[in-house]
Amino acid sequence: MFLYCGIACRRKFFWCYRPLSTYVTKTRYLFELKEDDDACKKAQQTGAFYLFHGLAPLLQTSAHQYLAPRHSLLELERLLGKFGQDAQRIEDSVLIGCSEQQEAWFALDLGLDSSFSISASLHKPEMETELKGSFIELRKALFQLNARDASMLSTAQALLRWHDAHQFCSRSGQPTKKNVAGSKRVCPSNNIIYYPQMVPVVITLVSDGTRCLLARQSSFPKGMYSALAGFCDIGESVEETIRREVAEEVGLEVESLQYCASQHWPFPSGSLMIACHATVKPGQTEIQVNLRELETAAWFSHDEVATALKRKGSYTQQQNGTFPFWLPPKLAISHQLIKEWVEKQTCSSLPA
Ligand SMILES: NC(=O)c1ccc[n+]([C@@H]2O[C@H](COP(=O)([O-])OP(=O)(O)OC[C@H]3O[C@@H](n4cnc5c(N)ncnc54)[C@H](O)[C@@H]3O)[C@@H](O)[C@H]2O)c1
Ligand SMILES: [Mg+2]
Repeated sequence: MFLYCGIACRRKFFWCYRPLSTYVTKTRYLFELKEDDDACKKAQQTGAFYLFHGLAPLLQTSAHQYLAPRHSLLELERLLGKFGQDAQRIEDSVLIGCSEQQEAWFALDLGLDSSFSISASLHKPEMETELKGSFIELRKALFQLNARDASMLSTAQALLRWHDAHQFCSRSGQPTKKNVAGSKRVCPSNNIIYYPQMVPVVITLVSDGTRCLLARQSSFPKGMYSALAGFCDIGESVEETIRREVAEEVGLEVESLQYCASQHWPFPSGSLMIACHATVKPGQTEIQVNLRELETAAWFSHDEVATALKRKGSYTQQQNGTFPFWLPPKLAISHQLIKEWVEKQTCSSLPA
């Protein structure tokens, strides 16, 4: 598809007939599908569907990795027919992306009760046999997926969960209606529009110049430490949340901040993780752990962290009864944040 754009040059405005990049074309196509119900319905005909059951994605195993299979509309209609479900159920699906060739991708949960089927949760084992896969909790599978599938399934799960939780208007109590793409829900009685939301969360790696501060919650797997995380309170800036969370959790005052990266995180119900580095004054490093939030927190040297980054997650208890110190896996933004700190420390310690 060729689209053309107007470009302003220094002296005059003229039309420049250059084809848009694949990325821009894809983005505009997705925008159209979100805005135009008929276009989105048409895209379902040639699209592909990721399947879920009770928010657990359908996965197949291949060489110690999970793969997320996609199904065509025809395959999906056949499956629903076989299990006595109305094909109208496909109207519950949500748009989650598209390929560079503009094959639209959707996600559908076969296990959540819907207006088109109230006995949807039946037949799970039979469906798994038919689909040659298993519906596996995303929390268990996330780290054994490739980056693309992990990102698609995280988006899909967060969107499906949001729709499931926003079936009714919080003002009128009437059922809300989703658009075909699932980018919004509208209350027909008062026209209030509800848009899917993410909760902002900061994740901060505090350093005193030579060491970094890592912490554990009792719910973490044994031996795993991570950077400090916390939900933004209403009305706060990212800088204010970081300052408050570090003070609340470990009793330290942050001196400076540097943005690192961000990531959508599907837990607990769809967060935008904003990762930053922070420093404290060298003389002010005494940790006072808030035990209502954390099990423990400690300073770690560059070498300790660099060694732990190479270690794969291990729950195996050592002979002395402790668990080896390890860090979150690559896919988690905390891993990226910690890795960046290690690399920066390595560079700054190289001779000039
Ligand atoms: N992707 C990563 O690398 C990574 C690493 C660490 C933590 N995390 C995520 O960060 C999130 C926040 O970390 P935390 O648990 O330390 O937060 P936190 O320190 O703010 O403490 C959690 C508490 O905050 C309260 N809270 C306030 N607003 C909330 C909201 N919108 N939703 C839920 N609870 C809310 C609750 O009382 C909850 O028990 C976790 O859910 C975790 O999944 C992600
Ligand atoms: Mg926290």
